[in-house]
Amino acid sequence: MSPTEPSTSGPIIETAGLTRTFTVRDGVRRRRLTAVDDLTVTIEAGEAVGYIGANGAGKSTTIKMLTGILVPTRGTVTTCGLRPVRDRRRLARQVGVVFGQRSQLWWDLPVRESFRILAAIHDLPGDVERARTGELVDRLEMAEFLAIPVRQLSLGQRMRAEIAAALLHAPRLIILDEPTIGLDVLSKQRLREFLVAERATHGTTLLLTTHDMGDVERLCDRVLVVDRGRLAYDGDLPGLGRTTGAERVLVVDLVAPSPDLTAIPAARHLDSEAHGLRQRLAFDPDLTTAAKVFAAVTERVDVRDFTIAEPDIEDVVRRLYARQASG
Ligand SMILES: Nc1ncnc2c1ncn2[C@@H]1O[C@H](COP(=O)(O)OP(=O)(O)OP(=O)(O)O)[C@@H](O)[C@H]1O
Repeated sequence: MSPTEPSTSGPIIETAGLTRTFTVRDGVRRRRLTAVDDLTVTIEAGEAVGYIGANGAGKSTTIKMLTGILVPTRGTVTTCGLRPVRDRRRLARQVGVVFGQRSQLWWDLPVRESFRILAAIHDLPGDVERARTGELVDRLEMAEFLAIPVRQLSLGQRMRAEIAAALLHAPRLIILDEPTIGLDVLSKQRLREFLVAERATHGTTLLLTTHDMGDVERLCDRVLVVDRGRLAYDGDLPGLGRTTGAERVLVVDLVAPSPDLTAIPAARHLDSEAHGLRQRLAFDPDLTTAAKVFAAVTERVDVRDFTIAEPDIEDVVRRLYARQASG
C-alpha cells in the first residue's frame, strides 16, 4: 500500500485533543466559544455509535471536523486513515453523510436521476451501479417513487432517498445526523431495520446523532455523550441508564376500570387515568424487564393495549450533567 492510500485497517475514526472554538459576538464584545473541547475518541471499524447531547453541545461541529468541512482549532483527527480537510475528496469515497438540512439530491429531477448522477460522480461501473441501486431500492422500498421529482416526496420518502444517495457507493463509514427525526413510527422502524441490515451485510461503521433513545437502543452498541463540547460518557446504553438512573415506563390500557396497580414487583405505579383504565408503571431496566412487568400486570387485570415509553434523551443527558455537576 502506498503511503497516500487510505488505510483499511485500524480505527475508522481517531481524534486526539480535538478542539474547535468560534468567536461570537456578545452585544458589542467578542468572546471565544469552545464548541468542541479536547475530544479524544477512537471508533473501530464495524462499531455503531450514538453521539448524543443537548442542543448546542457540539455534535454537528464534531461531525464537520470528522468529514473535513471544518478545520480544527487544535488537536488531530483521522477518518478512515485520512486527514479530513487535506484529503476531503478521497474521504468522500469512503464516507456517506446524511447531514441536517443539506440534501445530496436534485430537487427537480426524479429520484432515479439523482442516483445516476451520484453513481457517475463516484465512478461506479455500470454493473456495480445497477446491483447497488437495486439493493437499496429494494431494501428501502423506493420502487414506487423512483420516477417522482424529489421536491414532491413525503418526508419519509425523502429521508430514504437521502440515505440511499449517501450509501450508493457502499461507504465504510456512515454518518447520520438525526436520521429518524419527524418520521412516523412505521417509517422509523423501517429505516432502523434497513440500517441494521446494511451494517450486517456490509460491516459498515455507523455514527449517528439523535435525540431519539429508540434510535440508540435499536441501532447502537456504544454511546458517546457530549456536554458543552466535552465527552461526558463513553460506554454502552445500559451503562448510561445505570449512570443516570433513567427509568422506563410501561403504559397499559385495561379492558375494565381497575384500582391502582401498586403491587407489581420491581415497578412503581406513577399514575392512573379514566378510573384506572390507563395506568403508567415505571421500572428500572437493570432490575427487571418490560416483559416481566407486563406479565405481572396481566396476572392481575385484562390488558387491551400497551406501550413502553423510552426515556427522553434530553432527560438522560440532563441527569448525566446534573450528576457530573454534583461531583
Ligand atoms: N459557525 C459558528 N459560529 C459561531 N458559533 C458556532 C458556529 N457553529 C456552531 N457554533 C456554536 O457552537 C456550539 C455547538 O454547536 P453545534 O451545532 O455543534 O451543536 P449540536 O450539538 O450539533 O446542536 P444541535 O443538537 O442543536 O444540532 C453552539 O453553541 C453553537 O452556537
